[in-house]
Amino acid sequence: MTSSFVALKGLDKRYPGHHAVRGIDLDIAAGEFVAIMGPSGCGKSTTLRLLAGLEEPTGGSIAIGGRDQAGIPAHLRDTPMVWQSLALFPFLSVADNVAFPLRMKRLGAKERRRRALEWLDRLGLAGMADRDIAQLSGGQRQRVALARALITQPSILLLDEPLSALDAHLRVRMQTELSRLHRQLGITFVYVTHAQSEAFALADRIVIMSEGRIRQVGRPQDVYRAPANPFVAEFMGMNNLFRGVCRGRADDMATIETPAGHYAVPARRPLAVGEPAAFVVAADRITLARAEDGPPSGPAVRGTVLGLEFVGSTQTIFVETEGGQEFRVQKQQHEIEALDLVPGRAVHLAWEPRHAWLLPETE
Ligand SMILES: Nc1ncnc2c1ncn2[C@@H]1O[C@H](COP(=O)(O)OP(=O)(O)OP(=O)(O)O)[C@@H](O)[C@H]1O
Repeated sequence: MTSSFVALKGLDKRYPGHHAVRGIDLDIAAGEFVAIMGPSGCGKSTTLRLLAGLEEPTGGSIAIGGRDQAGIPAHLRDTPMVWQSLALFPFLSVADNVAFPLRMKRLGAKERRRRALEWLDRLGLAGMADRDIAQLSGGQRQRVALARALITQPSILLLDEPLSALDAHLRVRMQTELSRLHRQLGITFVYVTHAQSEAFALADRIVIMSEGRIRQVGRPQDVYRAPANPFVAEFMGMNNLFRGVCRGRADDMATIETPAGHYAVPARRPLAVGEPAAFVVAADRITLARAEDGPPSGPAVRGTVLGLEFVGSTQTIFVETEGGQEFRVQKQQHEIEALDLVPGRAVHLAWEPRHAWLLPETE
């Protein structure tokens, strides 16, 4: 069991007319990098704002380092936050922006300046101390915001979509920077993001929220390969979801009847005949063959290519089955070259039964 540095217990937030966070429990270890993801409006930012003390919970508790945070105002917490709009002061120099939190702590001007220069240096902004904020690029401003958040040497840093205003190239560079900072400082990062790629690149664990609730917490690869429920499976994308009813059990396999056919699925949890069941097959686990070459061995579905989407060297192929279900298949360009896939072509989709993942929850 990980010892928890941040402990949310039954944390709840109701706004007039909206229940934004619905009794969530979450433990975060010291030094962990946790990313919170979920669709727009699911309560990610509210959770972060509750941690920062910018919102009061309407129920439950937050403890950080064993200390209950109830009643501690934001400026007295050890929880600085960096967000997309940065909230830098345009009328202060770069160094004064960075040193601002120390002024709040009543440190002398000399010491404030010394520490601000040190942090600017650490973040690759040496020599920019006396510039105006307006003279900086987006990436440089982001570093100023990080330096300002870190200058008080907090034990936790909260980040709300910090990179979403940056262009793609800069975003990747700042990701590397954040990862390096996290390693060097050894402090806890809680990071809210829409971008799966950021969460996967950075986080030790991912928290997936929907409608104010946590739907799954796990390492990125586990959430990706072993989603807990249909919501997470679809949110992660690139999963083909089947819903049906268990019609048979033998050894460690279950037979699931779905609108697309009957399929054998490893029964990784107790599942009785007649019980509803859902499983996924990841898009990159499916093989494709031309229909004229005959059905492959193992579970297979016949369908028609609807379209193709290129992402670098990877292609996503959309296939509609005769039963009207849409499949996604993900392949490397070189794997499918010989198939000459064009919209309208009849294909067989197949997968190994062991790659079907029975979802622990059906809703
Ligand atoms: N001050 C408020 N008063 C009323 N409702 C609010 C308030 N702040 C947030 N909400 C609502 O609470 C819900 C959760 O908001 P939150 O900002 O936490 O979502 P989010 O998951 O961060 O979304 P996004 O990804 O769009 O930023 C939303 O439906 C939002 O409209």
